[in-house]
Formats: sequence, structure tokens, C-alpha cells
Amino acid sequence: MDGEVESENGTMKSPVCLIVLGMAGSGKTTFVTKLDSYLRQHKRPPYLVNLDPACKNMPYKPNIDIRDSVRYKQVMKKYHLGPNGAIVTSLNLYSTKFNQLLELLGKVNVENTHDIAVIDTPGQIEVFTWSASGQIITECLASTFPTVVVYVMDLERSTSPVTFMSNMLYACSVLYKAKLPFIIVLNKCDIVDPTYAIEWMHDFEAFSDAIEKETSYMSNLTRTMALTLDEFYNELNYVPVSSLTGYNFDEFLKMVDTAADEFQREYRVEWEKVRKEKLQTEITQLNSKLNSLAVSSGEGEDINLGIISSLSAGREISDVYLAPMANEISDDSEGEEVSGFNLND
Ligand SMILES: Nc1nc2c(ncn2[C@@H]2O[C@H](COP(=O)(O)OP(=O)(O)OP(=O)(O)O)[C@@H](O)[C@H]2O)c(=O)[nH]1
Repeated sequence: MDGEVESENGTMKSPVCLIVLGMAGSGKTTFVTKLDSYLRQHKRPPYLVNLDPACKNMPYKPNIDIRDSVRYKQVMKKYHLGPNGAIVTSLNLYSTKFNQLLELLGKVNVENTHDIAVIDTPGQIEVFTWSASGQIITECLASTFPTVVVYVMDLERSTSPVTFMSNMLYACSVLYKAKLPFIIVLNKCDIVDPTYAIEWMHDFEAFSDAIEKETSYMSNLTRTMALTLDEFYNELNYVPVSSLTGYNFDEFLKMVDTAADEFQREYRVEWEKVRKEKLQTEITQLNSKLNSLAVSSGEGEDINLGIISSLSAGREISDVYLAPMANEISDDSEGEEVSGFNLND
């Protein structure tokens, strides 16, 4: 990999990768857009990656966009899939080439152009968190760069204790699955006061009182679960923000710094083991490829390993997009899923 990401004292360098997750409509895209403009104002432009193949309106300009490489509607048509199945398949196709995205991020590190990379994920959270490709992408990032999960929670839609609890259980399951530092962004605090959520996290009696008012059969179950989430709440980093106004983004960024330190202290060693294992597997695969070449006819067949090796002259890393190779772009206006990437001039 071009970008060496390990420093002499054994810490991984920037960019710190923020994987932004959250329920549909929680405000992920609005959050990423505001974070982009906030960081730009502070002369720290982030490196932006969009992993939502179905996203129609993108208010920010991503450096890397899955939609440049995978045509979601074509995936639906070709494989006869519904919307969610097509998103999963698009992510699967994309994840096979994710090492190229890591190389671009490696260059960000070498050229020191961005200290934060933000990864926006599909609206349907389970598509990312419970799919093999979501796991592969998370592992690729975390084994190479300091990586933090940012879970966006919609304050407006969580005012019922049962919904609040469901959201927290989901966040908790993502935390344990991802094995990464975790920040909960309590979003939309411009329209709903976040006090209720903070109180429910820290005061079981207050939550219990709120549950009393619920008549649903879920209330007993919810009360029991609230007790089991106690430890989760104790360790939890959360910050109320408004992605509309930018309120508290400075606090959020302080939390990112702390989480990145936490990654270096508590998670890096484990993730480096994953990286070494992955490297070993790649070496073994490459060796077996070379061996099979050696015993083949020897007619010099070209093998495309799909590696992006350099940038076009005069291009800034921040201007580079992953895009389909020219011979893989479909004539169809909606395009087609592709198996390789190229740099677009
Ligand atoms: N008032 C207010 N509205 C917000 C805030 N953040 C997002 N919204 C609104 O919430 C709606 C959903 O926001 P999106 O950013 O599209 O949410 P998302 O999670 O990316 O949505 P999907 O990708 O479709 O799941 C939009 O109407 C936003 O304008 C906020 O902090 N305050």
C-alpha cells in the first residue's frame, strides 16, 4: 500500500475514519453535510465517502461515491431484487474493491490533506451493520486507520420510551459488533430538548416513570431491558447536536479526538492483528496465482489485479473519484454494476 499508516511509535496516522450509522431519516446525510461545512470553515476539509448506492439527492460533494461505480437500479433489474436486496448486492460488489479506496485514503495520509474521513452509509442501517460487506468495509477501515462509529439518533422520533429503548438496544448491538470506539449523536436538538434522553440514560427511576405511562405490553419488557443497558449507558459517549444549525459540533469534534485516542490505546493492537492476518491471506493468494501462472502456457496473458497505483499529474487527492473502468461502463443510461475501478481524469 502506498500510504504507510503506521508511525514509528506504533500509532496509526490520520485520517481518523468516522463511520456514520443511524436509522432511516435520523439525519445522517444532513449531519455529514453540516460536518463538512463546519470543518471547511475551520480549514480542516474532511475526506467524504458516500456508501449509499440508492441516495438520490446528495447535498455534499463526496470525494468517493459508490454511485460512480455501482448502478443500483441496474443491480435491481439484473438480479431481480427489491430495493434492500439491491443495496446489499451493490455494497457486496463494492466491498470487493475496497482495498483501492484504502489506498486513496493512504495517500490522504501521506499527503496530509485531510485529518478526518467521513463515511456515510445506506439509510437502512441493517443493510450495513448486518451484511458481510458492511463487516468487510468496517474491518478494512479499522485495521488500517483509527476508526470511530458515529451513531446518529433522532431525538424527535425517540420521545416514546419504547422507541427510545429500541434505538438504544440497536446502538448497543452495533457497538458490540463493531468493536470500535462509539459516539452517539443525539440529533435534531434544535426541535426537541435532549434533556429527556440524557435523563433516561442516567436515571432509571425517571425512565421507569415514563414507562408507567405506556400501556403497551412492551412496557414490562422495556423496563427489564433498561436495567441491562445500565453498563452500556455508563460507558457511553453521547453529544446532543443539531445538524441543521451546527449546534455543538465543536463538542462532537472534541469527542472524536478522545475516541481516536481511545482507538490507539485500546483497539489498535487487536485491529493490527486483523490487518496482518489479512495481509498473510493476500500473500498466500498472490503466491498461488503466481504459481498457477508459472505452470500455465507462458503466453504472457495480462492479469488485471485492479490496483490503482498513481494519480494523474496535477490532480489533488481530494479531487479524485473512484469510477468504473471505461470498458465496464454500460451504454444504458442507468449504467451497470462494475467489477473494477479506475481514476477519472
Ligand atoms: N430540525 C432538524 N431537522 C433535521 C436535522 N437533521 C436532519 N433533519 C431533517 O431530517 C430529515 C432526514 O434527514 P436526512 O439527512 O435525509 O436523514 P438520513 O438519515 O440521511 O436519511 P436516509 O439516508 O434516507 O435514511 C430531513 O428532512 C432533514 O432536513 C436536525 O438536526 N434538525
